[in-house]
Order: sequence, then structure tokens, then C-alpha cells
Amino acid sequence: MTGPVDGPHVDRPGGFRAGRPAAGRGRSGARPERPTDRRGRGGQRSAGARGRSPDRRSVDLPRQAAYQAVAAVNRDDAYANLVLPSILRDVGLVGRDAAFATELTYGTLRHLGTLDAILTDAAGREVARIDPPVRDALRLGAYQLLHTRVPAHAAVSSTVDLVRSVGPGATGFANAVLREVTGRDAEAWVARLAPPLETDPIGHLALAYSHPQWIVRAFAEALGGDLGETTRLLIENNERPAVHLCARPGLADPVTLADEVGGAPGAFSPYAVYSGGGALGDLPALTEGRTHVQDEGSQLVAQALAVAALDGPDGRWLDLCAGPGGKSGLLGAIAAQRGARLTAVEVSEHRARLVRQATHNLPVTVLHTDGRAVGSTPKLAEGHFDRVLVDAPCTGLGSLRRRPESRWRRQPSDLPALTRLQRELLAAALRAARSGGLVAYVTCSPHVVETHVTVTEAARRCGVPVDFVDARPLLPEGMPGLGDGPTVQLWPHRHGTDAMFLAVLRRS
Ligand SMILES: C[S@@+](CC[C@H](N)C(=O)[O-])C[C@H]1O[C@@H](n2cnc3c(N)ncnc32)[C@H](O)[C@@H]1O
Repeated sequence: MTGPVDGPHVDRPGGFRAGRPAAGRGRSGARPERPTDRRGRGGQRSAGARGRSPDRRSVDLPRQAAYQAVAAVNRDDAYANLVLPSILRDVGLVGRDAAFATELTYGTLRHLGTLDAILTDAAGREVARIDPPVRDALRLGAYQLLHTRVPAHAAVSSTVDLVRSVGPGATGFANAVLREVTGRDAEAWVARLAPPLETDPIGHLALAYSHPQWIVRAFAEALGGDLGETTRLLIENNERPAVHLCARPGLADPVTLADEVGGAPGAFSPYAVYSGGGALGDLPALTEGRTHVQDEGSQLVAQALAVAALDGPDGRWLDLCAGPGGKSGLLGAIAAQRGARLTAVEVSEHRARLVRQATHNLPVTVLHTDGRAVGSTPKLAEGHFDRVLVDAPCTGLGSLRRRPESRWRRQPSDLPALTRLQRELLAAALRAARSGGLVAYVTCSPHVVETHVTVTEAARRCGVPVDFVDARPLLPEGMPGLGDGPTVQLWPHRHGTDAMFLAVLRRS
């Protein structure tokens, strides 16, 4: 689980006092009692729950910011990585306080499933029946109690202060629920609430490491049923990943860039730099287009396509799903060194614009069109391209570390439409490749229906003959844990990258 963190010490006397009412026997009494509520009234759902803001006078700024971010994610379907930076700017948080707010936000969202199970038990009612603002405040409080080094009395008193401003009348309830939570540490709560590992391993791991069961099952399947490895992956998914930069070949030197950002050159990709953790916003190499932020795994799969052996012409490259332009940026920089030109296709207008921005100084032509249109326009002619990348839209289960809310939003019902689109895009890519040309199929998901099943089915149905190329030698020599080939699956717990999948096919 996420390691403990220190936060600003906010210790308010009076927040967590002996003698306060126990869970459910809260004194708030402001809301009507429900017949099925066996333990009390505080914190029940109320009308007008949307958009209540914490009282700036009584709640410290990092917790206010974290509360606003968690509430926006849960209430408005916001994305934490987009909403939090603007909240931090609004409340003027930087440095250690901003880091604490970020840790609270991301940690609470990652651990939501387990925290909700614990709060349900502690409150004696489903969390769905707790007033949403009070529920989000309790989630933040429980996260601090179980996963940080914030002293218990500070976590409780600051949460009760928060509840006082976002759900007045529920302070007694909140105090009592949190007092229940403090009765056990995280491990003891898991022992109490999770089904036994021996009889229900998926259910156990899902509760212990806060992932939906269908995702745990998908990971276990992709890892060949190895539950030890699955556990290591789930643990890694609850960690905050380092920010990786790609030093664009010919434009930036990774060692110099690493010095500039106080980081280190990457372990695998020749272009990767692990940032030192400082703010990167106005880094000249970023603003001048000599580097971009990109997970090392994404760099590796793009580079694999560029280094694969190819007979014959090698000047026409295609990226069929280019937005927002990370892999086009790297492939475009390699293409510039090799006298090639990249066509970057993106169906979304906004994302096509981002690709243009990301590649403005490179030999890249951006097409705003559907990648499946191969053959229907001269710019996307069949049999035309030497190297083709399909970085297909997918569930994104391989980047749960970066998108803390996505594990709770994605559903198995997303798979049929996505896998159909993946098959169609890969079939289009295979048609776009010339005879002897190469196609790399990439997903940021290890789910086997998005990886092996899509590739096998698309290859079978695309109407052109194809062979698999062993992708393992296309990754850096000596890279461990690449499996039996011919495809490659990268993993956060093995390689420190997102869980990128790569299959390389040659049109014969
Ligand atoms: C996984 S993202 C690609 C990430 C990108 N390669 C990068 O490294 O920045 C998939 C992209 O495919 C785009 N997309 C979805 N359907 C498409 C289609 N039919 N044709 C072209 N692009 C499509 C999405 O809008 C999204 O930008």
C-alpha cells in the first residue's frame, strides 16, 4: 500500500474528544431519520449537496484543496490530473503544501474502494447513503488515518472541521465514524473485511488493494494466473509514478536534461529521463519542443517500431491514432534524423491540434480524419506506408497509477465497443502498410481481449497476409521480464513503466 506521508501538523483541540457520541448516535439531528437507518441520523444524503465549499477560515488550505478535488471527481466526473492543478493555483498552494494536497487527493481516490468498505462498516450504513460532501470528507479523513503519518487526532479534528463547513449537522456523526476507523490499522481492517485469500483470492486482493474485482481478474489473467505478481502490480498501481521525460533524439541529450531537472537518465529507453520531482512547467527544453513528458514504456514501444529491420524504402511512416502526440513527437524526431516523414492521423479535432503543437518543428503531416478511412483518400492510400503505428484507444488499465479515478469509472461493458474499434483500426493499419512493411499495435492496457485477442482477430480478418515479428529484440538488450514473445507486455511492477502492450506484424 502507499507509504505513509507526513502532512502539515494541524492539531485542533476539540476535534476528537473522548465522550463524543459513537457512530450513528450523532447529535446533528438536522435531517429526517430513515426507517432502515439502524445507527443514527448524521451524514445522511441531503438535497443541495452539490458544490458546497469548505469554510476557508476553519479548514487548512491543503485539505480544502484536496476536498475540492475529490468532490469534483466524485460529483462532476472531473479528472484529478486536470482539476487539481487549477485548484492548487486558485488557492495559491505551492511546495510542500501542494505536495500534501496532491497526496491526499490521489491517495484518497486510489484507495476509494477499500476506504468505502471501511467507512460502510464504521458507519453501519452503505456509503451511498451518506451525504456526498460528508462522505468525501470522511474518505479524506480515513485516508489520512490509515495511510499517512498525520497524527490521528489531527486527521480527525481537521476532518470534523471540514464536515462542519460542508455538511453542518453531521460533525458528531463524522467524529464517531472516524473514531471507529482509528480502532484498527489498514491491515487489521483488511483482515476484518476482505474475504479469505484461500477461497476468494480475487475478492481478497480487490478489497486489500482497492481495485474493482473485474480489473484484478483481468490483471491476474494477463499475468498467467500468478497471484503473487498480481499483488505486486496492484501495490505498484497505488504508488505515485515518477514523471518521465523523453529527450527528443537530435534535439536534447538525456544526460544533460537529467542534470537540468535534477533527475536521472532512464533505465531502458535511450531517450528517457526520470524527473527529480520539481515543477517542470517553464523548463526551456519543454517550451522549446526539445523534450516532452512521456512514460518510458511509451517511448520503448514507439522506438521498437523505428528500429525493427525493414527491407526496401523507409521514408513513409504513419501514426494512425496520434493524439495528443507523444509518440508522434518521438517518431517525428527519429524520422527527422533518418530523412523520413510521418503522417499523424487523429479523429478528434482538439487532439489533432495538440498533435500539431507537439510536432510543429518536425517532419510530420497531421491529418484530422478517421484512421479507418485508409484507402478512401490519397493521403491515406492502401499499401503506401513503410512503418505504421496503431496506438489504439483502450481502457487505459495500464496507466492506473497516473489516473487515480479511472479504475472506478471503467466498466467491463466498455470492452465490446473498444475492441471492435481496435480491430478495425489495426486492420486499416495493415492495409495501409506496403508489402513487407511493418505495423506496431500498441495499447496502454494489458487486458487480453484488448491485446492478444484483438491482434489475433484483426490479423485473421484484415484480408492481407501478415506474420508476427518477435518484438523482444526490438527492446533494449538485457531488458528483463519480456516473456516468451512474439509480443511484449511491459509492467509497472517489473519495468517501472505503464503496462504497455506491443505486437509487431509484417505485411507479407
Ligand atoms: C491511446 S490514444 C493515442 C496516444 C498517442 N499515440 C500518444 O502517444 O500521445 C488513442 C487516440 O486515438 C484517437 N482515436 C480514436 N478513434 C480513432 C479513429 N477512428 N481514428 C483515428 N484516431 C482515433 C483518440 O482520439 C486518441 O487520441
